[in-house]
Parts: sequence; structure tokens; C-alpha cells
Amino acid sequence: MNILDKIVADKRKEVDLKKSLIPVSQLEQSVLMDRETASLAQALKNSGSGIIAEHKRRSPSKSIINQDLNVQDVAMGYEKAGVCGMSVLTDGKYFGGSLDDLVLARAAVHMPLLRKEFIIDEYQILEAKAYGADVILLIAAVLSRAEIKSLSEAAKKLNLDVLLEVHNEEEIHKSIMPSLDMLGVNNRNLKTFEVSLETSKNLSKLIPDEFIKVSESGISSIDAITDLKPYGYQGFLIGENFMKTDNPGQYATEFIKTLES
Ligand SMILES: O=P(O)(O)OC[C@@H](O)[C@@H](O)c1c[nH]c2ccccc12
Repeated sequence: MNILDKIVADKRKEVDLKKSLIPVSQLEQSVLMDRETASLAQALKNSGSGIIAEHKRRSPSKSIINQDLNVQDVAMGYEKAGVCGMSVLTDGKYFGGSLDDLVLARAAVHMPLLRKEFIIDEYQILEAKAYGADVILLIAAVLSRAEIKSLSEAAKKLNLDVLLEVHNEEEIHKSIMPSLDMLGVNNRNLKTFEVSLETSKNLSKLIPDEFIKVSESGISSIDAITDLKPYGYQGFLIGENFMKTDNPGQYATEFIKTLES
């Protein structure tokens, strides 16, 4: 079994267990359910830098990245740096994140927050809203077209933006539908962890213009972004490059300053 299949199998068990304990009706009572959400797609359209900064403590590909920070400090640092939005990993087993991280980030900042999770069930979308997210990620590699449709429509009903992640041509063809806001090309193959920015370059022309294009993973320099912009990318999702520093917010500030100069 590849790592992605393993993560999804674990996730299914996790979601089933949680559902049996915390019913949907309880999630719907969260004070965060009725709030107005912020649009990441809109923020990217209006931005010169297009940076989406991630909170990521560890990952299956890199093990420990940074375990010494507080998510709220990271969130405030990113917001001050002027990023368009923040991605918060909520998977515990493989990435060391949690829904508590999401809610703490929500309490600390107003910018759009993406729940970075392996979403396979509508229940997780309700959780995303109830814990303060504005955007959800859907990963084409683990979903059928019918699932992408029903999950993205469920998200839109809750006023959440949808970022659909693809890694190859087949996944793009399978996924294109009006209930998506952004298409993210993951430069990292989630099955082998191989990273290449060529993936974003090669797939860009297959993504229709009505979707905001986001390039994800393995972006570690201003040059990489300058290189990707001519291919139509308006969003750049950066995790490790910021998170491996002692002060991700400070680092993002310098990064964005250089990018915009
Ligand atoms: O740390 P990086 O290489 O900058 O990557 C960030 C982000 O793209 C990556 O964490 C990611 C992209 N898609 C995912 C899906 C699940 C978990 C994590 C991810």
C-alpha cells in the first residue's frame, strides 16, 4: 500500500469514530457556524504576491520540520507579513496538526484559513466550518468525480471556498466542474514524495481560465515564483520553507518584500 492509501484508510476510521461520538447536530451548534467567511480566491485575485503560507510541524516526507512554535504566533506573523491566506494542517497522525490548531489560528487572525486535510466525508467539511476555516482542500488523487462534486457542493452551501488539488492530466480532466474555485497543482507526488516544479508548468495549460491557479509544494525561492507566474499561477502555497525557520512570519515578511520589490 502506498503512503497516500494508508493515510486515507486511517482517515476513514478516524472519521467514522468521530461521527459516532460527535453528531453533525453538535457541529452545527458551533458559534463559528454562522460567521461570514473570507474568500481566498478573491484575496489571490487582488494580490501582487499570491502567497498562501502553511502551518506544518512535520510531514511523512520530511519528518520533523518545527515543533517549537505556537500556531497563533505563526498565524499572526503570517498575517502581518501580508500573505493572502494561511493553510493549517489538521491531520494529527502524519502531520502533527489538529482542529485545535485551526481554531487557535481562527481566534488569532482574520485572513482566509484553509483546512489542510484529507477530506473524504462531508462531516469533515462541517468540522472545517465549525472550527473556523474559510476554505477546504479536496485532493483529486483520493476522490471520484462524484465525490468531488458532492463534497464541493456541500462546501459551497456553507460559503466555503474550494481548492481542488491535482497532480496529473487525468486528475484535471476528472475534476473540472463549476463548484470549484481554485485548482492547485501539487508539485509533490503524494505517493512517492518526488517534487518537481515542472509539474505546475506542464499542467498549467490544461486548467481553464475561470479557475484561479495555485502552485503547491517545493517552492523555496523568489526565483521559483518568478518562473511560475508566466504560466498563469496567481497562488503559491509554501510550507516547509517558512516553517523550518525560527520565525516564519518574519521570514515571510522578508520574502514578500523581496517578491513585491
Ligand atoms: O512544505 P511545502 O513543500 O512548501 O508544501 C506545502 C504544501 O503544498 C503541502 O504541505 C501539501 C500540498 N498538498 C497536500 C496535501 C496534504 C498534506 C500536505 C499537502
